[in-house]
Amino acid sequence: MSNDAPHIPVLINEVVVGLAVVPGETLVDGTFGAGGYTKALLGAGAGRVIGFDRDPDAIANGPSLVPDPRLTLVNERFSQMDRALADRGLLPVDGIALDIGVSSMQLDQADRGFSFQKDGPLDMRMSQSGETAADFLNHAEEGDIARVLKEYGEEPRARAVARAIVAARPLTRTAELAAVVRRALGYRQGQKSDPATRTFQAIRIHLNAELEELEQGLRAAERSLRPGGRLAVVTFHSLEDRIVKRFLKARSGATPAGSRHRPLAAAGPAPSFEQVAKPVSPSEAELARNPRARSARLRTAVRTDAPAWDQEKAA
Ligand SMILES: C[S@@+](CC[C@H](N)C(=O)[O-])C[C@H]1O[C@@H](n2cnc3c(N)ncnc32)[C@H](O)[C@@H]1O
Repeated sequence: MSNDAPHIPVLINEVVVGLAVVPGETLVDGTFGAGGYTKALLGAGAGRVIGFDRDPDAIANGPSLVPDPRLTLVNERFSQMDRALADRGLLPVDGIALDIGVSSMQLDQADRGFSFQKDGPLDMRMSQSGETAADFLNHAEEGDIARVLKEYGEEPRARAVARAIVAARPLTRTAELAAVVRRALGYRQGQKSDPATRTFQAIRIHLNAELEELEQGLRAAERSLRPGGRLAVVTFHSLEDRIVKRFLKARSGATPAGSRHRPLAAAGPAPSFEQVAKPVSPSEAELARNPRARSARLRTAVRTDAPAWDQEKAA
């Protein structure tokens, strides 16, 4: 582990309130990270917490971060949670928390290659397996790199950055990539936000298929919760929040199944979730303590007794 400040859990009190923990319940922390949410859920009286993380380091550090016999750690993607829980005879569960994105532990460890502020190998793989950022950047077509930067980083000059990346190949270090992006976009020292932020975010989201994981994770949560079970999802940017918002809107019958313009027979499956609260953003006090929480947003919902819309197991 690094010597930097540990991960500060975001919207933690709001998540505990949103999950309305009843003592003795079985809860899933789908993104264990540094165990911040798990600790809070156990502190609120959970009888058992199943902590998932796709990062083997997070799972390996887990027992020392949260030494508690009520915790079970699983090195698996949350999109596979229903299968993993079924294998352990733990379905259905009473509540699920997802805290989307990277942890400070991952960002702060230079050798994981997530940060443009620390020089390290161009890696960026949460699961520590599969294609690295260097593999992608050194072999992909310029057009594919540009598409990733535009779609996942909302980089307005994606073409120019992709061209500069291709011209600078082979790239092996995060510092090299950051320098290439800054040069392509005319970055000046002291400029408010570093343009490399968008490129790093985009490559990370692409490599880890983060948006697909979120889509599949929400479906897996729908299949895993008991009627009355609660879901709490914290996202960090609009691309992620949009996915959660649309999913819960559709599943709670707001669109298009509940549309008053549609005949009842065409209304689609019964709502599988009920949205009980408005989305929550961090308080001023939290932002003062933890500026990284700036763009965080929490959405919560309660599972109804209707069948899951998508019964299929995630691939
Ligand atoms: C923002 S951190 C969670 C921090 C945690 N809530 C805490 O308080 O310490 C996100 C964590 O989720 C993990 N993660 C991201 N996507 C995942 C996925 N699809 N399945 C499982 N774990 C995932 C990352 O490896 C990272 O450790």
